[in-house]
Amino acid sequence: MKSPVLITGASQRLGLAMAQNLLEQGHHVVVTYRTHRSSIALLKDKGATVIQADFSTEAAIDRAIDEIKAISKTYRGVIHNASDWAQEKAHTNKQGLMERMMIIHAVAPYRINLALEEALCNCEEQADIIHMTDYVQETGSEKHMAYAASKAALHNLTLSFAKKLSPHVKVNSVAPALLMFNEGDDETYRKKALKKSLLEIVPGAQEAVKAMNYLFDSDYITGQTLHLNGGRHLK
Ligand SMILES: NC(=O)C1=CN([C@@H]2O[C@H](COP(=O)(O)OP(=O)(O)OC[C@H]3O[C@@H](n4cnc5c(N)ncnc54)[C@H](OP(=O)(O)O)[C@@H]3O)[C@@H](O)[C@H]2O)C=CC1
Ligand SMILES: Nc1nc2c(c(=O)[nH]1)N=C([C@H](O)[C@@H](O)CO)CN2
Repeated sequence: MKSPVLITGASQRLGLAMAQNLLEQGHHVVVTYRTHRSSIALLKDKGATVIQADFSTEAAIDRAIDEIKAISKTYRGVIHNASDWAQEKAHTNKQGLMERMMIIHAVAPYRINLALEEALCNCEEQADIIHMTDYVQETGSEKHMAYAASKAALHNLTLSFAKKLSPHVKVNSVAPALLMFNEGDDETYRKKALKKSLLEIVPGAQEAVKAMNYLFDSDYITGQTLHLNGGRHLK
């Protein structure tokens, strides 16, 4: 069996779309999910290996690493997609908020990458790590400060792991801006959000799928950021 690709937080939206696409290409896919949804059963029916994992505690990350390592001695790729887009105004405990953002977006990817270093370097072909960061990794965010800081930390890990795991493993960030709305986004929010980019569209999950495949197919991109932001940085 081919070395698997691990995608974290793949029960919905971008992670689910990337997992489905890799399965359609014939990859062996390992996904983690926190909340069980019908999508997980669908992925399992298509041949994915599924792991329940909440990355908010050290013990849970330990358990997830043990399960991930037990599945295969080699890995073709790891996509750190799991994420909690938390706002400061929704959390009175700011210490807890920063700690939670950092453990999900930085500690878990850091520990999983270190645990899979040998598995990635021993893959029969060049391997990839993709960190799903965010446009705000470079700009910050007034409303999502701890979230933005943790995504900046994740991007910095891209640079460190690109150096540490070369030449056998390529490591890159994918930094989206608005790719998909959330169910609760009202018409006013949607109209305002569309105007934030030059292209004024919300492309959907397939934009992340295209970025993933571009990086997987590349021979010469590492330590980089693929910005998927519709020209927002020029507005
Ligand atoms: N969608 C967009 O427009 C943008 C996305 N991004 C980034 O792209 C990635 C994918 O985005 P999107 O699909 O919208 O992400 P989601 O908001 O749908 O989150 C992805 C998954 O992360 C999981 N998750 C949340 N908290 C935890 C936790 N403590 N432990 C384990 N899993 C957890 C959730 O699992 P469950 O549902 O099973 O509980 C969820 O399904 C994310 O990293 C995001 O930050 C960046 C900018 C824009
Ligand atoms: N985990 C998530 N992170 C982010 C999401 C999301 O839905 N889940 N959404 C965004 C927004 O689209 C933002 O980019 C709009 O400016 C950011 N991060």
